Amino acid sequence: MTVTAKHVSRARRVCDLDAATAAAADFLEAVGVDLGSDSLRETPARMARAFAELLTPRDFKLTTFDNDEGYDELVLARSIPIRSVCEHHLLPFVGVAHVGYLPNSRILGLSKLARVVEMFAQGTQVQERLTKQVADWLTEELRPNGVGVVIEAEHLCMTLRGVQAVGARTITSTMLGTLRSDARSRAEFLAAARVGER
Ligand SMILES: Nc1nc2c(ncn2[C@@H]2O[C@H](COP(=O)(O)OP(=O)(O)OP(=O)(O)O)[C@@H](O)[C@H]2O)c(=O)[nH]1
Ligand SMILES: [Zn+2]
Repeated sequence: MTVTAKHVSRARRVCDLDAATAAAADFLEAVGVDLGSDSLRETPARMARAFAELLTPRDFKLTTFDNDEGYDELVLARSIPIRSVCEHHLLPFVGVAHVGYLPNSRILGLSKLARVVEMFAQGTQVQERLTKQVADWLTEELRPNGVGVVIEAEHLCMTLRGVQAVGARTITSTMLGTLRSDARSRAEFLAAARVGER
């Protein structure tokens, strides 16, 4: 079995924590938060570190294997936790991703299905783009017979504030290859993903 591994990373800009801390202090003052008390004094620096953590994509090692056994049925990781930040309000959206593929000549180390979701989730995002990026990336890297990605998420910008649609969840999906063109494969994927169930 041939194993290949390579380092995968997304482009990013340099994060200046000192500048972010000063800006966070200005921002909090401007929205009326009094930073004078002991418990709030460090808040701008914490806020800067927290956003740096949420917005910086994490690299990972992509490991793939030869599909020696010729396994050609669905491989699906369901309920992969996701957390991301909506690019309109900078508020989190959280939920789960169900990611599957129909192997061709290469199979993916299983944990990498969760790693790729995490890599694209980290940063500012919209759910539709995140869904498609994961599917396109798997297609590019594995040349599989099909890829399916479903994301179910709660956007705090629409549940905590604004319209306050408490409990609303948004479902997005991208199906490619056989999972898009063949109704039976697609139905099998959706049945295994059990969208809406925990
Ligand atoms: N399509 C899409 N929209 C998103 C996502 N995350 C947040 N949004 C939406 O982005 C939109 C931004 O719209 P605006 O009208 O400019 O923002 P707003 O005035 O704060 O809107 P309200 O949330 O309705 O108060 C809102 O409708 C959000 O619900 C996402 O992942 N995908
Ligand atoms: Zn938002």
